[in-house]
Parts: sequence; C-alpha cells; structure tokens
Amino acid sequence: MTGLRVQNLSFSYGAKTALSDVSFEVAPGRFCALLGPNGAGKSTLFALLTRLFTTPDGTIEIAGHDMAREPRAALRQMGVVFQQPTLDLDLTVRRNLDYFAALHGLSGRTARARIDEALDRLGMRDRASELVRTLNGGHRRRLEIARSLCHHPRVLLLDEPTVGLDAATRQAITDHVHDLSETGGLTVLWATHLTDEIRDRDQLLILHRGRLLENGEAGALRGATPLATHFLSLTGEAA
Ligand SMILES: Nc1ncnc2c1ncn2[C@@H]1O[C@H](COP(=O)(O)OP(=O)(O)OP(=O)(O)O)[C@@H](O)[C@H]1O
Repeated sequence: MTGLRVQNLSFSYGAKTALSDVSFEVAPGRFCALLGPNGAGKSTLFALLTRLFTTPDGTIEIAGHDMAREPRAALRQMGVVFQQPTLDLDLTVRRNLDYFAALHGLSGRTARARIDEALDRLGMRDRASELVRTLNGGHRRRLEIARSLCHHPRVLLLDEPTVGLDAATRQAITDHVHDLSETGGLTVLWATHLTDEIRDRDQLLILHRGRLLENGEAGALRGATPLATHFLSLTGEAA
C-alpha cells in the first residue's frame, strides 16, 4: 500500500493552468518535501488533496483509498495543517482539541485519551487550560500539528507550516515533523519554498509553474550543489 499516490493530476482556474499532469507517490512513513516558489501550484495541489477542489483530471489515493470513489475513507486517513492558522484563540488548548476531536466523531473516553496523548506529545498537559492566545507562535503551530493527529491519520499534509515563525522555531517544528515520520511511521507531505527545511534523505518534489520538474531523494538530486542553487539552475528562479 502507498502512503500517498497522485496520478496525472491537472487543474485550471478558467484559462489559467495551475497544475499540469502531476504524478508522484510517497511511500508509507516517508517525509516528502514539496518545493516550489510562489505560484508554483502548491496550494492548488493541497486543495485537491483535501477535496476542497475536485477535478476529473487525475486520481488521488490516500493510504490506499481513492479520493473520488471513497472520499470519507481517504479523508479519515489524512491530517492537515493549513498555511493560515485555524485555532480559536479565545478557547483553551484543551477546548481546541475537544472541538476537533468531536468533528472527527471522537467522544468520551476515546477523545479524552487522544487529547491527553496529544498534550503529552507537546509537553503541554499542564498548560491545557490556558487560552491559545497566550501561547507563542511555535506552540500554536505545534498544537495545530498535534490536533491534526488526534484521529490517528496515516498521512499528514502541511502547507508551508512555518510561515511567520523565527528561525529557531522553524527548525524545531521541522525537526518535530521529521521525527513524527521517522519514529511514528507517518507519511508526510510538507510544502515549502524554504530549502533549509529539506534534508538530504527526504523525498523531494520540485514543482514549478504547475509542472513537476523533479522527484527523488533530495541529496541525490542536488549532488554537491546547495539545494537553493540547484533549484535556481533548474527553474531560473529562487525557491
Ligand atoms: N482563484 C484563482 N484564480 C485564478 N488563478 C489562480 C487562483 N488561485 C491560484 N491561481 C493561480 O494558479 C497558480 C498556482 O497558484 P497556487 O496558489 O496553487 O501556488 P502556490 O505554489 O501555492 O503559491 P503560494 O506559495 O503563493 O501560495 C498561480 O499562477 C496563481 O496565480
């Protein structure tokens, strides 16, 4: 079974082509970085993967479930962290998690256990009754990541999850999600335009103007060249 499989995916906004015949697979437990500059098509791909948009052109499989034929089963296996924060700042940490667990049909003892597990993963059990507004940017993002895992998905999608964070916090969040895939067996698709978030052993997809230019292990693709330079020579643009 694959973690994530996309085949011949295309999408246009009217006459504007945003994705053109994109195909790739991510194996279970793999961290895959999707690198592309503004306008490359990353958000459009995420909108299709999360079924915000649908298209007749191409197929998407999440943990073996076809998105068009079995959307509920496919979405159940997916956790999502969007570019824009979606926490309620005026609710406590625990209430934010409660609300999300309920959206996924979790209640009672199961919900409590999953939420405690999420809080422990964050080291935030003792801060569960604090308002999210009082947390710093890094803790808020970690909370969103933990929340996206409450229903135990096999695949985690993150759309530029470090936007607006300082360098040290970006590094900590990047390490945290790499760790989730390495030790927790989670399949990760991490969209970014920041090459320093990508490790040599990651799978790397380079998306440019809606086309997938490269797909392989980051270290092998860049060779002895820094990834930012490799990207520039490939696309003529900075990442
Ligand atoms: N609603 C829309 N209507 C028309 N064109 C759009 C629309 N949304 C995106 N596009 C165009 O589709 C292309 C892909 O955009 P998309 O937002 O998917 O790229 P992106 O890689 O996510 O960029 P960013 O990092 O800026 O979010 C771009 O050329 C963009 O201008």
